[in-house]
Amino acid sequence: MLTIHNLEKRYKTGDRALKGVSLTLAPGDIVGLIGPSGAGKSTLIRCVNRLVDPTSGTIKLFDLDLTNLSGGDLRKARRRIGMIFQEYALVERLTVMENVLSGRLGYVGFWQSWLRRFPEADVARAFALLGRVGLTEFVDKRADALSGGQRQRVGIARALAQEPELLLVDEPTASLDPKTSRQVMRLILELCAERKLAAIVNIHDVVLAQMFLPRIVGLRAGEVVYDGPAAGLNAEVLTRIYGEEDWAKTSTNEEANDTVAPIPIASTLERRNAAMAGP
Ligand SMILES: Nc1ncnc2c1ncn2[C@@H]1O[C@H](COP(=O)(O)OP(=O)(O)OP(=O)(O)O)[C@@H](O)[C@H]1O
Repeated sequence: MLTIHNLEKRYKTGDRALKGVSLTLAPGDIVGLIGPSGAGKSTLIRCVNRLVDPTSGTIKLFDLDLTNLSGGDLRKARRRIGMIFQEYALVERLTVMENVLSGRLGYVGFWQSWLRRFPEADVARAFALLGRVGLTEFVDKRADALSGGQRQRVGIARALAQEPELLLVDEPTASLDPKTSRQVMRLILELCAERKLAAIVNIHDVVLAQMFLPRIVGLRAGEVVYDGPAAGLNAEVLTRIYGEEDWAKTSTNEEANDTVAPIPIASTLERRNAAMAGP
């Protein structure tokens, strides 16, 4: 459903952020995008919804070539792609409900959206989504009154209000504590499975990625250096993606290393199942 072929991005500064990236997602595929800072993860995600214009290459959503769209055609195509952001990107002074309804802005006319008059069906959909993400009692609260985890749930509900075919998720847990991070990842995965949604999840936390994401794409210096199962992320592959490091160590304290367990570099189906079943 998403076919990225030979994608190049060179910024005006001369930075070559993407060097011939190719990637294919089938409906329902969920991909964890990992790689060191500056590898091009955000650039790749932003090229897909055209927040960044690629220099060359193609990005196809089913048969639609996203790379050549502009104006109204691009706006229409963007409805099909939901985005979840690290810093939530909510309108702080608006209520939770208004924020979720803003996911419908691509569907309503200018005056309707200016007057914030949304069709009943949109409001009903927003209520249902807020129920699904566990925020029913917060619908009338202002976004700035919520915790980070609750804000991210609003961000998720807003993205789904668009009824997208593809989700782009940009470091969804980077501003959250470890427990909330797991809850948010679990929620995103469950919602994707319920809707057979494909997703690309840009994520820095390799252990969290292994826990939840079945397929991992590793980017390094603008190139795909790994595309395979999370279980294949062994020390050799991690070195290919991030460079030399002792991947078995969990502490900088040499003495402590004798007693601590190695980091779980090889994910198992059991571990993912356990993560999905957790609190
Ligand atoms: N707007 C921009 N103008 C110029 N260069 C940019 C711009 N955005 C990103 N870059 C450069 O492109 C390269 C890839 O950056 P990008 O932000 O996509 O990497 P990343 O993997 O998402 O990094 P991080 O994990 O730190 O967010 C880097 O060299 C970066 O400096």
